[in-house]
Amino acid sequence: MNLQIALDRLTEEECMDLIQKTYESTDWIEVGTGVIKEYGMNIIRRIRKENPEKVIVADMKTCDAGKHEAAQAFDAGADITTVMAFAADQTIQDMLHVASDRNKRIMVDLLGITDQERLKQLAAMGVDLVSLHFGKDMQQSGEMSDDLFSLVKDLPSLEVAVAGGINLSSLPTILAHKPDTLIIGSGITKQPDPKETASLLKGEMDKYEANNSDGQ
Ligand SMILES: O=C(CO)[C@H](O)[C@H](O)COP(=O)(O)O
Repeated sequence: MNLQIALDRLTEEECMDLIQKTYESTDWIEVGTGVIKEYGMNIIRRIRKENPEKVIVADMKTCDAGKHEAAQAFDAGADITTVMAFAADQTIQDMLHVASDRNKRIMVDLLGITDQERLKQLAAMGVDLVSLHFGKDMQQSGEMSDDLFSLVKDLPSLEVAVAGGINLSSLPTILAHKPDTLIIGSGITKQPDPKETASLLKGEMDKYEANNSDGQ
């Protein structure tokens, strides 16, 4: 189970500082959408250069011009780039082609998707990585519900990430659904001690996995 730190609403130097502080506990580094809007591809290039071993997710949240935006993210050094599930099939297929040509990956962000039919269409297109997403603004008036996970039920070809206000107290509920990747932003980056918090989160994830392994 991967811990993906989401770097959102931060300056470039805060991003670099948080990456270093949480380095040992994180598996994937997400360059958040707002950070990309502020600093462009240059911040992805810098993170790649300074962290050659890490998986970098560019949260481009592409919704059109998929070929171009996927190439932008991969050329800058990202391993994975995101596209919105509501984007046209053509956009998603173009991005899958660009990714496959470079041995990279596309993560499809399910924000706003409520019908499992779209998930079946995505799987049929060859999508293999999706993120269940309870949005930042939705978090102002509620918390992620267990129902979100029903979207990916009985779709074993999909690797599942989950995002949206996850923190130490909500962690056990999320772990019970056995996602492949937990995407955590403010639950680490806005805490008084991000290093310690990331370490506690990763420790709980590892403990859960060890206690719930099927022995394979
Ligand atoms: O994609 C995002 C916002 O659109 C965030 O990266 C994601 O929601 C994780 O951040 P947080 O844990 O603070 O909700």
